[in-house]
Amino acid sequence: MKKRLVLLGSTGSIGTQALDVVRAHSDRFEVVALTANNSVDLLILQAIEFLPKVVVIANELKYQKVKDALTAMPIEVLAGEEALRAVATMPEADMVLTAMVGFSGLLPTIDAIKAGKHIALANKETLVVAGEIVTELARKHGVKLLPVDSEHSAIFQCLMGETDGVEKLILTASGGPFRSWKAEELKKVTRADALKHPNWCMGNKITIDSATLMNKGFEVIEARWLFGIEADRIDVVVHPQSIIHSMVQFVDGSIKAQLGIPDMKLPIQLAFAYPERLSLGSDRFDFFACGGFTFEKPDLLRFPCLRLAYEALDKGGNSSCILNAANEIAVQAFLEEKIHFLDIPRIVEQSLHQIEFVKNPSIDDYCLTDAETRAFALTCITKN
Ligand SMILES: NC(=O)C1=CN([C@@H]2O[C@H](COP(=O)(O)OP(=O)(O)OC[C@H]3O[C@@H](n4cnc5c(N)ncnc54)[C@H](OP(=O)(O)O)[C@@H]3O)[C@@H](O)[C@H]2O)C=CC1
Ligand SMILES: CC(=O)[C@@H](O)[C@H](O)COP(=O)(O)O
Ligand SMILES: [Mn+2]
Repeated sequence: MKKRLVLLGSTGSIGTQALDVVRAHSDRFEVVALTANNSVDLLILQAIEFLPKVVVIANELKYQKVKDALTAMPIEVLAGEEALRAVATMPEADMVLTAMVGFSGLLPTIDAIKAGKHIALANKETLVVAGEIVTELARKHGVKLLPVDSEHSAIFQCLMGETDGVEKLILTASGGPFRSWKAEELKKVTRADALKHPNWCMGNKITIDSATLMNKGFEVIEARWLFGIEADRIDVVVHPQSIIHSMVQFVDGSIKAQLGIPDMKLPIQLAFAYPERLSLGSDRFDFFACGGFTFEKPDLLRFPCLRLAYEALDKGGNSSCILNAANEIAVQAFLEEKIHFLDIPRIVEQSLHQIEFVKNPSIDDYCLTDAETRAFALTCITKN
């Protein structure tokens, strides 16, 4: 029987690559729901090709265009946030891919877990904001949280077969486009510079997060909750080639690594097919052509976002939620060229100081913290 998938965020970088995987393994997977925020034309094309039971366009203003285009098809068309949450729990689904961006992924993921759906987790912000609650919910409902993020998939693969005796996790980081830029030069970063990731082609938000190293900070938090390892046993090593996707060091000093050319289809299809491995027709890594691997320490002075993420994780409570919300607002403002690159960590740090600390937040508390932080971070932008 085919595995039935809900793809939340099917029009994005992860979503479209997930559909490549489905296309390549149509004997194994079928799509029962597709969702997008605004990308109407692509959503319609995807619906016509994959014939899901339901499509959801989150932006209700765009509903009619999708409805009109699919009127002759046996596809239900829905709109809005509630509809998006509803498809995350649909009885016809076995697994939900969370490929929406930012805080918007949190509530649908929680709904899906409560409905017993296995999760292919791309939306790392879910665990950044509420990792403790979400992983506990998954445990309680017997739901698998299968990592799609390349580093976490690498660690997951290193732990396939043995999970005991882990000394530490070693997350690799590309270092982003500004790895070798001097502090002074970072003052002159443009939007276009920051959107040029050296190794990965991804959505705009995560590409900026990679440039500030906030992405790596988020990944430390994500790893802490996914693998149940404290932050002092999660290291970050800059590896500019992005061939080693991450590593696990065991108590006898042995280090396991997962390697391969940068291609998100691998972690996506592993999450879909787990515990099986399926064929993937992309290029293979060539040891003789690669020109060598290098490693560096991350520079927390030039890239304070990584420090801020470690500090937020250490402080606990709603701190990582504040970190995420402030970052979302600051990154959006940077993309709109309203603030400078170096304003991103400044706004995040100011928000962490300003927003009230909540020691044991509920999901409702996280929603409040998210809204309060966004409002505060916006004032930091207008004052700029
Ligand atoms: N891209 C990558 O290689 C990797 C991504 N990730 C994570 O995966 C997630 C997705 O990233 P990526 O694919 O790059 O992002 P994209 O921006 O490319 O795609 C985001 C998707 O989510 C939809 N979306 C965005 N905001 C909302 C919203 N408020 N409500 C409903 N739908 C929404 C978008 O719809 P629309 O097209 O209509 O805007 C789009 O389908 C992120 O959390 C990212 O950190 C993790 C590792 C690697
Ligand atoms: C593909 C993926 O998983 C991204 O999160 C990637 O890791 C970004 O690279 P860096 O954050 O290391 O630049
Ligand atoms: Mn990653």
